[in-house]
This record gives sequence, C-alpha cells and structure tokens, in this order.
Amino acid sequence: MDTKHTTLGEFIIDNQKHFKYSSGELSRLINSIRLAAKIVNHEVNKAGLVDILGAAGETNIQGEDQQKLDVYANEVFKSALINREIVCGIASEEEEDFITVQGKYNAHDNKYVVLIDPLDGSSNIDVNVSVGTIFSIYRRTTPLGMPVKKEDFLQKGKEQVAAGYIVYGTSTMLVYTAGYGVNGFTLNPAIGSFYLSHPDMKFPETGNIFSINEGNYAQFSQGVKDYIKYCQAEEDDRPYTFRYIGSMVSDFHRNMIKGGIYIYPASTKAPKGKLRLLYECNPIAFLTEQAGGKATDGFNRIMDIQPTELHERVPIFCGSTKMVEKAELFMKLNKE
Ligand SMILES: O=P(O)(O)OC[C@H]1O[C@](O)(COP(=O)(O)O)[C@@H](O)[C@@H]1O
Ligand SMILES: [Mg+2]
Ligand SMILES: [Mg+2]
Repeated sequence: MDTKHTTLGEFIIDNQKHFKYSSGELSRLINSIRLAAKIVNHEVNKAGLVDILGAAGETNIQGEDQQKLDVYANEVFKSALINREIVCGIASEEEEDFITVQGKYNAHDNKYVVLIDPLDGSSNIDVNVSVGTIFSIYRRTTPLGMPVKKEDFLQKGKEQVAAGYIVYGTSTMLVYTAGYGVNGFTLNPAIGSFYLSHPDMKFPETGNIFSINEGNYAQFSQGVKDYIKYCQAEEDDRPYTFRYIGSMVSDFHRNMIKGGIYIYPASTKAPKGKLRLLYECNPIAFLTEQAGGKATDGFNRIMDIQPTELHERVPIFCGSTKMVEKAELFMKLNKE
C-alpha cells in the first residue's frame, strides 16, 4: 500500500481500533479541525492580498494585541467545531472564558472539550514566516446532559484523548496523535486533501539543534544559562546549531524531524515562562512523548501538572530525550 495516497479520513478509519472511544467521534472531531485548517490555510496563503495582516485593534486576555489572523482563525475553528455537534465546550487563547456550546440538538450530550491556540506564532504573521494552530482534546469529566464546567478543561495533560497542530509553512501539514503514535499529513492544495506523508514520526533520541530566545539571556536562571553555554561549547559533537523561528509549532516540527530541543524557560521578566499550559504546552507534550521524546518544565513532567487556570503559563523544555535530560541536569544543579 503506497502510504502517500492514504488520506487523513482513511487513516482515522483504518486506525479506529486503537482509539479507546468510538471512532466516529474522533473522526468528526479531527474532520472539524481539518476543515477549519483548510479555510485558514487558504487565507494565510494570500495574506498580503486580503485585509488579514496587522493588528485587529483589540487586546486579548494575555494582554497581547490580537492580530487580525488570530481573530479570523479563532472564529473559523470555533464555528467548525460548534457546527459539527461533537463538542460541549471550547477554550481558546483568544477567549477570556470557556465557551459552552449550545448547538442545534442538546449539545450538553456531547462528550468532548477542545482547547485551541488558533494562531501560533502571531509575531510572524506579517513577515511571511510559518505559523500554526495547536489543539488539545479531552473527554468531559462532568455528567452528560448538563452544561460543561471549568473542571472539564482543567484536566492534566495525560488525560488528553488527542492533540495536534497545523503548520502553515512551505507546505501545510496537520500532525496529530490520538494516543497511538504521531502521524503527519500534508495538504495537497490542488485536491484539497491531507495525505499521510510522515507516518509514525519519532524524535531522534538526541540531536544538535537548540531553540530558545537568546535575546532574553540576561533574564534566564543560571541553569538555563549554563545549558546554553553547554550547547555552544566546542567539545564533542558541539557546538549545536542554534535555530529559533519564533513560532513554537514550526520550531517544534523541525526539531521532531531533525532532533533538537525547544525551550521557553522562566525568566525574571516572565517568572512562569510565556507559553500556556492548556493549549500550547500540554498538546505539544503529548505529541513529544508519543514521538518518543521528553517534555518537562525543567523539573517535572508537563503532563502531570494539575492546571488551575485556563490561561496559566509554564516553562517548557521539550524534544529529544537526551537533550532534555541534559538541560534538566543543569536546572537541578542550579536549583534556586
Ligand atoms: O518572541 P518570543 O518571546 O520569543 O516568543 C515566541 C513564542 O511565542 C509564541 O508566539 C506564543 O504563541 P502565540 O503566537 O500563539 O501567542 C510562540 O509561538 C513562540 O514560540
Ligand atoms: Mg501560541
Ligand atoms: Mg496564538
């Protein structure tokens, strides 16, 4: 069987036996995301020609200026999920509070909540550098038939039933896991279908790429500074190659293919780091572990962290296991 011609839809059905809940639900979830990804991709590809560049004039709950594409992507993913009668709640980087889905029928009977970063790498939108979307899916914990509650969203990462991202880059790819490995699908824009192009993606156990915003070096802890120095030292297989796109999805995607580590640590300016636990770090951590890598906050497994707030931030060290373990060693040696 030539995998290149396996479509995303076929792949979900072929692998339904692995999904611990009924397949129909997962395929409707992923299909909602697939549809929204194609619509956003269409807009991203012609961003300079349509009124989608620049700031939207609003500030989001993070205190960041929302970009027009943040708002557009948020609306597209919300409506794609709501109109498919599969989710009972949605949380988004661009929404202050979670959304209780009403839907046509009794949406309170729907079993899934979706947490989403509609547009990741917003600072790169206007400069034609690859950006992404990140999603995380849980089964609700509260009883069916009643409106979704905050606790349905504040579950530990290890409870995720599926997670993934879309990278809008030189090609557009959808990469996801439902707990049985990580698979990547490339969009054939001419046909409008995602095809399995990267089956069973695995992090190399080690690598030689490190990704961190060194511009914040002075604000980093001694542990992070020492790890950066270690990466730059002319010893053994080092210095490593420094690569930082500034879109987490794109830096992560490259590192998963080539071997590497992505770090967004705590700093004096951002004592909890910058990236959000629920719709950035947990889904990326699930993918990392499913691809044989490691994802921690420098000390603890990201997916064991008990969330308390929708938009809380955590430091993240994720990628090739040996590289994350080395970074953790420097963190522990310099624990403040
Ligand atoms: O400019 P900085 O501080 O290095 O931050 C870059 C990081 O911030 C992010 O853009 C945050 O995500 P959003 O764009 O979704 O807010 C990450 O994608 C990226 O890795
Ligand atoms: Mg983001
Ligand atoms: Mg975002």
